[in-house]
Amino acid sequence: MTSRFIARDVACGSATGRIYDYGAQVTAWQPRSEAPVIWQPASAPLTEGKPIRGGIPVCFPWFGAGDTGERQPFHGPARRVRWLLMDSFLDEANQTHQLTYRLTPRRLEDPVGWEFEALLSATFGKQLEVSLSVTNTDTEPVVFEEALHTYVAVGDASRVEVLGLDDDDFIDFTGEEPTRGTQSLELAFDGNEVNRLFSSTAPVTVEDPNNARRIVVRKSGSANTLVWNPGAEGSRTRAGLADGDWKKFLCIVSANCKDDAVSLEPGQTHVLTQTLSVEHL
Ligand SMILES: O=P(O)(O)OC[C@H]1O[C@H](O)[C@H](O)[C@@H](O)[C@@H]1O
Repeated sequence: MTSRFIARDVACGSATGRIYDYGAQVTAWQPRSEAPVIWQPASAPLTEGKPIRGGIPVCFPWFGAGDTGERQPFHGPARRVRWLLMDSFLDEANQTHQLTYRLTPRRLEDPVGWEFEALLSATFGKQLEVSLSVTNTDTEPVVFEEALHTYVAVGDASRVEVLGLDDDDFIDFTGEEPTRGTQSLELAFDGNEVNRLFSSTAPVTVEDPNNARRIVVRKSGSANTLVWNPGAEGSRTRAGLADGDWKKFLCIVSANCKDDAVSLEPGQTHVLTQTLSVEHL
């Protein structure tokens, strides 16, 4: 049987990559002469109705369990349905390949209560730029959450440093109740879960000595950065992860959620853009 999980493979001179119609989810990006920058499990089962593990899941129109704390499915339905491929453009002069997807509520199984048009465009090249543009096509104002939940591949998470979040306010979700604080120490990836939502619009740098490189995540239209690593226990118990996987990635998530959810009047559009680049140490 032909798989209904259609993967679009990209090769544009400066990089290779892959994006699935399902979730409009980037699962690979590898600039020429670089090790993969986006992490995906070695064997990633693709299951109808379930999110794809790894890559860049698109969380929309809510993040986690949303504003009520009870919304299902977790991180919203957008990562569990096929988006419509609108355009695929190979720019040979600039060695980039851009794919654009569209999602409207009629592709969702359950109504979300408002009308929207979401466009996800991924431009593969020396950099990877992913942009989520949401227009309120409803007649009423709306408030929604969104995130590009990027799995950054690293040589050994316990040795990486995440820079750019010092002095930022955060909400930490690793305890039974969320706790608030201000970042003063370095984040440690020591096998315990890291799950911290920062108020930040700044770039984040992941210094990865094992791969002798730093990965820089820049963004616009995003008020929050969440850093997530499942830790040893989470690696063993979570769908799509295997024992020890926690050392191979950490998620740098460009988001607008909680107090920073997006409000749009009818006809208004909001754009969240995340750009990844690689520098050598
Ligand atoms: O396993 P998933 O549904 O993809 O969620 C993975 C993680 O996403 C975010 O980072 C949340 O803050 C975490 O609480 C959650 O565990």
